[in-house]
Amino acid sequence: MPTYIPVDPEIVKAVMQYDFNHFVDRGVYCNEEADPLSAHLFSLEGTKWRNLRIKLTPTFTSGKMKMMFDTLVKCGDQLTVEMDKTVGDSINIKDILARFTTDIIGNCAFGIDCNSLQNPDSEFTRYMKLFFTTGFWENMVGLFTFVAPDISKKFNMKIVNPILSKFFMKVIKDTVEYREKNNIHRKDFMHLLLQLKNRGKLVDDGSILNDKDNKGEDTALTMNELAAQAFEKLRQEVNDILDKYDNKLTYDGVMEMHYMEKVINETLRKYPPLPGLNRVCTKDYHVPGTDFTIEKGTKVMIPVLGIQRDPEHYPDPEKFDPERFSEENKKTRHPYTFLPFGEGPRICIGLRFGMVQTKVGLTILLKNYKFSLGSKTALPLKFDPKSFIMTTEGGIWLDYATIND
Ligand code: HEM
Repeated sequence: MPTYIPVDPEIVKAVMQYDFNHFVDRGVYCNEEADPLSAHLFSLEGTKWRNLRIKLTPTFTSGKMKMMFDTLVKCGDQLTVEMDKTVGDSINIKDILARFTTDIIGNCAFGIDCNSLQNPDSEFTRYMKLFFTTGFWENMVGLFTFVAPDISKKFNMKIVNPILSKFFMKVIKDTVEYREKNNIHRKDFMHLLLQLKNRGKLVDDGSILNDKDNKGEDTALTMNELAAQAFEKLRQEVNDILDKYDNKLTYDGVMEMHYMEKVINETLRKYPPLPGLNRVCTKDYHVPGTDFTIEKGTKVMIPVLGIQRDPEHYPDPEKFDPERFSEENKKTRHPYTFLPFGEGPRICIGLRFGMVQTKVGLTILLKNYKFSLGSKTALPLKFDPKSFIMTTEGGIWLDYATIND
């Protein structure tokens, strides 16, 4: 299968931004009739994608993030309750942060207080786990639908496990019915989507979202890098800003955590959850400055991990150095050498939400605990070669104690 892999950031920019109308689609399988949950913003194509993107964009503004902030903090409080139970011991930070993320998805997307932190076996948590687990069969189906989307569509192949499909469709149907019948207003995405459904727009009282986001993996990887390095500087920033806001975790305070932003960006540089980004050429495209034409139907893969670890853009690329993201240093690089959220009109719609969620998680951990790398963590970290998301094999274990011990 011929695939075009641009490595020059200027050509990457042309594909993702300037000449986006030649590369609108991702070429990810989607079948609205036979497999309704496969038809989400990430996989939709052409006009259907554009119309949904326009509708959903207003649900992700900073105002809407502010509205949901208290819910994130509430999930954070549960995180400390759970962490306190095993304090003094070693913890698989990847596992507990995945549960923290599940609670956030449950609360903010579905309005369900699933409390997977305290109850890892709740029904919602079990289905979420299943959603994020890909075995041999899922990988084979995924590969087949990627290589041959047209044949897959003809045979009405399903990439979403029918049990999962049934569960989530029922959760959504029941939630919608309950809220409409009882006139319930909650500060979550479900409420915003209901407004869109019933009024066609958002009202200032302040789905199909589907991203196998990385379940707190970025926060876990940050914790792993930090265990060896920039911990104290970051903790100082967290404490200073909490002091400024009367020891309260606020949206405005989180927005002022600039060193934390550098730390998260450096983590996303070394470990972009999507190490490659797909596009399909939808109209013949002449690559600027060359005599090469990409033909319609050709797959394009933007090698994010390769670009972000290229010593030409990031000298000594294995070194974890948050200062690479100082305003001064950022100016020395081409902007398309940093693509953890993608770029152009198909950039991650949840970028703001993902950053705020990661910042809330890190703030709570740094405010309350001190960490060191646990002996059970297998180094160097190994990544699962079968997963299209960059995810570690095995846990990330940290030893921890409360800050006052
Ligand atoms: C740190 C967390 C996250 C990272 C690193 C991330 C990364 C990405 C990347 C790389 C893409 C593809 C962009 C492209 O092809 O140019 C993407 C798309 C997307 N993300 Fe995220 N994401 C994160 C969190 C979230 C969250 C929290 C949500 C939802 C609340 C979300 C929803 C989506 C959707 C719907 C798309 C498809 C957008 C479209 O095609 O129009 N993401 N994300």
